[in-house]
Amino acid sequence: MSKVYLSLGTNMGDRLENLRAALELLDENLHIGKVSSVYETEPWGFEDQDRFLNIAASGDTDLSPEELLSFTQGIEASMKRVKTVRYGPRVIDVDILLYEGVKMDTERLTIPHPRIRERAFVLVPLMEIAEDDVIPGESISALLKETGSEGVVCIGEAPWKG
Ligand SMILES: Nc1ncnc2c1ncn2[C@@H]1O[C@H](COP(=O)(O)OP(=O)(O)OP(=O)(O)O)[C@@H](O)[C@H]1O
Ligand SMILES: Nc1nc2c(c(=O)[nH]1)N=C(CO)CN2
Repeated sequence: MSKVYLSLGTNMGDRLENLRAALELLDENLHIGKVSSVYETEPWGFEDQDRFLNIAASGDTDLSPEELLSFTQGIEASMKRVKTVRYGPRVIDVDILLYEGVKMDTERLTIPHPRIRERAFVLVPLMEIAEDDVIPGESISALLKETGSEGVVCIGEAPWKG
């Protein structure tokens, strides 16, 4: 089993339900461990869209990195994610942030996620469930000093964790 960290985001429809449903589907192949609080976040990369809800989650998996990507993309497809403009609105987005012991950069898959260092909407939830040095060669708190964390607001514990 390998430890992985994911970022989930949604800004269309019933956002909380989208996150809950995605986690339930992920649990089939990823033994979900920790799940962060839910954060309401200003859109990054394409500003003319609704605010997102974001969480980070950890899990253990026997899937290879490529199998895990196919699995997460299958979940996005099953939740009727429709591609719009880059960084645009979506029902659900599941990004693979980290995969234990893996550093790779292929056409399909880059791990650690290539934009993990510049996204407070990823770093703030991740910091809640992981060690500060979880990103190889980086400190989450130091990265957040660069990105700032304005526009990332905790709205509470995931309601389904009750
Ligand atoms: N670590 C990763 N996690 C998820 N997808 C990845 C990763 N590395 C590369 N990709 C590739 O990124 C492609 C685009 O993914 P997607 O359409 O979700 O981009 P996006 O979410 O809009 O932007 P971003 O990747 O910056 O979050 C996917 O088809 C996938 O092959
Ligand atoms: N706040 C926020 N902004 C985004 C998000 C996201 O999950 N949250 N996902 C994106 C797709 O890469 C682009 N922009």
